[in-house]
Amino acid sequence: MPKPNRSDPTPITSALLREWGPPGTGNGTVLVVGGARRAPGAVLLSGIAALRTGAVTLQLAVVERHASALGLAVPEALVVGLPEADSGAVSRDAADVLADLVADADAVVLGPGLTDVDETGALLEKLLPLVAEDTPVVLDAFALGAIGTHPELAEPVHGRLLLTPNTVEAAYLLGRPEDPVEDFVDAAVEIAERHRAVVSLMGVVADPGGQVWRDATGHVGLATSGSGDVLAGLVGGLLACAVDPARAACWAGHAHAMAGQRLVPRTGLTGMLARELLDEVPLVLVELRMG
Ligand SMILES: NC(=O)C1=CN([C@@H]2O[C@H](COP(=O)(O)OP(=O)(O)OC[C@H]3O[C@@H](n4cnc5c(N)ncnc54)[C@H](O)[C@@H]3O)[C@@H](O)[C@H]2O)[C@@H](O)CC1
Ligand SMILES: Nc1ncnc2c1ncn2[C@@H]1O[C@H](COP(=O)(O)OP(=O)(O)O)[C@@H](O)[C@H]1O
Repeated sequence: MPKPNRSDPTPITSALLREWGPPGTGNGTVLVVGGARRAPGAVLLSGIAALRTGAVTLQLAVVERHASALGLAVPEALVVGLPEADSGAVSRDAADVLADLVADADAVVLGPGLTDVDETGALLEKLLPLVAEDTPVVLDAFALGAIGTHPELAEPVHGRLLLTPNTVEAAYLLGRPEDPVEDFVDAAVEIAERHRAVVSLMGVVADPGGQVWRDATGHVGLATSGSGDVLAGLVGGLLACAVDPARAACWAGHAHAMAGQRLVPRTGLTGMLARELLDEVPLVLVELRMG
């Protein structure tokens, strides 16, 4: 079979995922690091998404002031409090608290609810070298802005890196933040090459070897606040089940889009909440598994 490429992306369909076989469940632990003072809920969305796709243990790390509230909101998770910078951002000093956790996790999701590019960059510089060898890392939100500005920060996790940018973050990853991203396939391929990562951008998945897949299932209802946090968590949960990164990105994007389809009769396209996607995901996975 010819390799998918940028001029002929392979369509991501339920039939393709069934052909690949179900992602299964593992014993995986997912660590989600994010949750600055003004965005504590993003890790909740990512964390529950990771549990919904098969992670067995969930660890959430947010600024200390939000830790106990988050623990009550997500009783399934272990919660770690992080030091906070004066700006309310997660401080670079959080690396000391997270060192053992990143060494033990089966997948790490870094970014949901991070709000400051400089603190995040300094945190990545300290933390990424401590992630266990072979453990996949998903970067989202300001972690993407940080590596867009300083691509070398991600070098310790090259080859096991997965990026889930929105269009603004994609422009940073391309090193051209002032230019709007217009062609998602071209942008995803260039980002994958530049950052040696699997990229999921608006339904397009590209890997660093030049393979490209495209999902047409999504719709504008998914452009809802927190939607990207859910997507990053879905990928993290699949990676914790030892799913190959490109396949994890395809599975996650398709499950996300199908969850959105299921909501339309109840919410329409304009009334969809990111948290509502979470309850649809297991039903979508059951449908995909059962054929
Ligand atoms: N904005 C929203 O509606 C929501 C935001 N959430 C979280 O809130 C945080 C902020 O998200 P926003 O979408 O408001 O962020 P912005 O609109 O300020 O920025 C969008 C992206 O651009 C990049 N960026 C911005 N300024 C940059 C700079 N100076 N240098 C390099 N990169 C830069 C970052 O990658 C950032 O994620 C994220 O961590 C996100 O996960 C979520 O909690 C859900 C709701
Ligand atoms: N208009 C759209 N059409 C199709 N899919 C979309 C649309 N908007 C968002 N999505 C899907 O939702 C995902 C997350 O949306 P995004 O805007 O990147 O979230 P966030 O800004 O929260 O990071 C995208 O990667 C894509 O899969």
